[in-house]
Parts: sequence; structure tokens; C-alpha cells
Amino acid sequence: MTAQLIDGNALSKQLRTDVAARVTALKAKGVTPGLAVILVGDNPASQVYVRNKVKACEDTGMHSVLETWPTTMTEAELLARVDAMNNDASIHGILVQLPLPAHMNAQRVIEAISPEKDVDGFHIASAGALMTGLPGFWPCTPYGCMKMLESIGYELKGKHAVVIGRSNIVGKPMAMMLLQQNATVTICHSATKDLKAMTLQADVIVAAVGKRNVLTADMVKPGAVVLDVGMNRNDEGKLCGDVDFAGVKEVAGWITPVPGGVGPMTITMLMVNTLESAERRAA
Ligand SMILES: NC(=O)C1=CN([C@@H]2O[C@H](COP(=O)(O)OP(=O)(O)OC[C@H]3O[C@@H](n4cnc5c(N)ncnc54)[C@H](OP(=O)(O)O)[C@@H]3O)[C@@H](O)[C@H]2O)C=CC1
Ligand SMILES: Nc1nc(=O)c2c([nH]1)NC[C@@H]1CN(c3ccc(C(=O)N[C@@H](CCC(=O)O)C(=O)O)cc3)C=[N+]21
Ligand SMILES: [Mg+2]
Repeated sequence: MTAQLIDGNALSKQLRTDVAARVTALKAKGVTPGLAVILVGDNPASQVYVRNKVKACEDTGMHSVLETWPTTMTEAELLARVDAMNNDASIHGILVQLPLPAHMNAQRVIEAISPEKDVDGFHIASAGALMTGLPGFWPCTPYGCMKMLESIGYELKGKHAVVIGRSNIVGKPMAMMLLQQNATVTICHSATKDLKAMTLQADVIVAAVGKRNVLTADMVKPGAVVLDVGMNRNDEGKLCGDVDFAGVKEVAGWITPVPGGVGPMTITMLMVNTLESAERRAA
């Protein structure tokens, strides 16, 4: 293996120590940061994720509330819960777990969250702030990727970054953050004609597709930094990313594993966003 590992668990542990200290300081001022997580439906994977989020928050001394609702919940009922959380002074961050059941309009639900409590960074006000360089919440997954690059002291200025995937929650905000750090950014997607021709030029590759082996060793320039956002299952049912880790680690300079890479960093940045929301309220 030539690549060095960027360990999302280890970096999360470091960052969460700082979060815990700031939570303690805020509590001394009489404010306990609070996160509300709303899950609709009984997707077992989602249930595990939201429980992990709530537990991670509690580990740092934050207050957190988990609401689970049946799939039969109406959109109007969900909007009423979001509104209640918007008006609850003990709550500084609201996360509605995606995907929502098909009978709901997810965008409408997201826009109902007060931008001051949009710790996921999915609201159009948050997206607009990121796009224009104004203060606002950054989506946790690409934000976590930026922290991983920062942790290895990586200078993005003038580098070519290739982002594979253009979703509103990962690919697009990832591209904006890299651009803000003066990288030259290419965004690839399902209609990209020659993905390999793009990735071979990249100093940094972020894979955020949701398909195994989207990125293989022959597609990577030696020494490149490879960040793997994907969350998939392999034939043995084990968690794996979008990157052929075994192959790519022989070519890349740096690589993130799955599990233990971007995933834990997503949760860490959710905590950071919630903490900062509470700090803003306390100021
Ligand atoms: N680690 C973490 O914390 C998180 C992980 N994830 C995981 O990251 C992955 C991506 O999530 P998300 O962005 O929500 O997914 P989406 O399904 O919303 O987006 C996937 C993107 O990949 C593109 N794509 C699909 N096939 C190809 C291909 N063959 N070549 C190039 N691009 C392709 C799609 O293109 P098009 O737009 O043209 O359809 C789309 O832009 C998933 O595995 C998800 O589970 C997501 C969030 C957090
Ligand atoms: N409103 C909303 N916000 C989200 O941030 C959001 C969402 N909806 N819907 C689903 C996706 C996915 N996502 C993950 C977060 C952490 C891990 C994570 O911690 N993964 C661990 C492994 C977990 C396991 O073992 O299953 C790891 O990679 O090491 C994974 C996926 C957040 N999402
Ligand atoms: Mg998606």
C-alpha cells in the first residue's frame, strides 16, 4: 500500500473532544446545545443512523431528541412537528432524515425548517449562502471531506478536483467548497462521457455516487487524494464505498476507508453545526 489512510474515526475523535469542551463552556453560560432528529418510516438502516447521531450528540453533553413516526404520517403532520421544533428554544438544530416516504415532498419539508436551525445545510437559504460565500450551515458530508483535507495539510489552491456525483446534499456543495478554496473543479455525473479521462487529471477525487467500484486503480493519477463518500454493500453484505479500495490504495497518495472514513465525519460536522447554532444563540 502506497497511500496513507485518512482515518475518519481518529479525526472525529479529535474534533469531538473540542466540541465537548465548547458544549461544557456553553452550558456554563446556561445554554445546552440541542439537536432534534425526525425519522419517518421504519427503514432499519435509517434507524441505526439516527440512533448513532443522537448517541454521538449525547456523548458530547448535548441535548438530543429523536422522534420516530410511522410511514402513514401525513406531510401536514410532519410540517407541524418541524414547526414545533422551529419554535422550541431548547432545539438549535433540526434534522429530518432522508429519504422521506414517497407521499411527501422532501423539498417542501426541508424548506419548512428554520434556516437558523438547518444544521444539515439542505435549505435553499443554506445552499445560497454556500454558493455566494455568505455565512450559513454547510452540508455535513462535504464539510467533513474538507476537514479531512485540512487534517493532512492539503493545499487546494490551483489543484484539480474532480467530484463524481452532483446531488444537492453531497456532490454540488462539495464542488462549491473546493472552488472556494481555489481548486479548479470538475463535476462528473451519469451523463459524463469519459469519466476515466476526467479522474486521471485529478489531484483530488471525491466519489459520491452510491455504486461500488465507480473508481478503480486505472482511473487514478499516482499520488492523488481519494475521498470515498459512497455507502454500499458488497456481495458478502459488508459496507463498502464507491472506490475499489484494494486497488486504488496502491496508486493514491491518500485515501479514506469505508467504514471509518467520511461517514463518522458527517456525524461530527452535524455536531459542530448544532454547537455553532447554539453558540450563535448564546452570543
Ligand atoms: N458517508 C456519508 O456520510 C454519506 C454517504 N452518502 C452516500 O453517498 C452516495 C451518494 O449519495 P447522494 O449524493 O445522496 O446520491 P444520489 O443518488 O442523490 O446522487 C448520485 C450521483 O451520482 C451520479 N452517478 C450515478 N451513476 C454514475 C456513474 N456511473 N458515473 C458517474 N456518476 C454517476 C448521479 O448522476 P445524475 O445526477 O446524472 O443522476 C448523481 O449525481 C450514496 O452511496 C450515499 O449512500 C450520502 C450521504 C452521506
Ligand atoms: N437529513 C439527512 N442528513 C444526513 O446527513 C443523511 C440523511 N438525511 N440520510 C442518509 C444519509 C447517509 N448518512 C450517513 C451518515 C453517517 C454514516 C456513518 O457513520 N457510516 C459509518 C458506518 C455505519 C455503519 O456501520 O452502518 C462509517 O462509514 O464508518 C453513514 C451515512 C447521512 N445521511
Ligand atoms: Mg440521495
